[in-house]
Amino acid sequence: MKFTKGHGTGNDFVIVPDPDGALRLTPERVARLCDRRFGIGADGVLRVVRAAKDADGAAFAADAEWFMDYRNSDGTIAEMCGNGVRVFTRYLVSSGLATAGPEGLPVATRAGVVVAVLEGDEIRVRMRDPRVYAASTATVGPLTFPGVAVDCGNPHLVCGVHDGLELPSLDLTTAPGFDPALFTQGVNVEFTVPAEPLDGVDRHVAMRVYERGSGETLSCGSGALAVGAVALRDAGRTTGVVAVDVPGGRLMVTHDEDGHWWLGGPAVLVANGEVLD
Ligand SMILES: N[C@@H](CCC[C@H](N)C(=O)O)C(=O)O
Repeated sequence: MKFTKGHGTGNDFVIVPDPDGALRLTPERVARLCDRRFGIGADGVLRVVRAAKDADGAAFAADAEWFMDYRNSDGTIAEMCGNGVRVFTRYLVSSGLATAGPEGLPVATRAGVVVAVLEGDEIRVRMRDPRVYAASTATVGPLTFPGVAVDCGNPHLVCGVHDGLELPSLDLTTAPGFDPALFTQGVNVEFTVPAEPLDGVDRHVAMRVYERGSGETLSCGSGALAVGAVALRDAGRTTGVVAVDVPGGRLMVTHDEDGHWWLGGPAVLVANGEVLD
């Protein structure tokens, strides 16, 4: 099995081309590929398959040729991966499987079709609109953090870190506690603090994330989108740009005048290889 390794702000993926949907990708196989000691190592797997050739992708085949079949490193399936879409697009274009014109390249995901636009080293994706919908809390050890639930196609809980606590001081080696009645399918939990004002953006925040199915990662695109949506809401703004600093770099979230939500940042391919088992 051929693979490519890539990342978006340190959120890393094993990319597996399977254009005609011939591959049997079991949860065990995904977990083995993502194992950083016994496999290649990654936060998740991106299976590159024609939408028409995949059971979940087929519904979108009229609008997008390619379907991003995303799996978390524990083998579970997720509806959306914002960094994944950006790296997936980089792979499609670099490998010659697709071209992206100025109007962008549609990519099908389990959360619907998104549109990716190439801008040099960066890829911007017009994402599904985030929906901020409920108050909740997360716990980290003895600490409780008030937060806001955000649906980005996949579930997020955005928590502000207050009371003089520093973001790096949080122990995210184990999963934060959350309300299972609200998040029946689990949740990705983002912790945020305001960052220094930055030229050219309306809000600047820093975030760490504990991802459902993958643990703490260096970045989460859909998480940054959720954080950006909450930051603009809290600022009383209907449009604007939010810079979201993650441990692996910086993502930009924009809500534009046309009502579209964009996620931008670098998307990098680092290696090609072949899996031997
Ligand atoms: N890292 C991703 C999100 C991947 C899916 C997530 N762990 C989930 O289970 O919902 C991103 O960049 O959005």
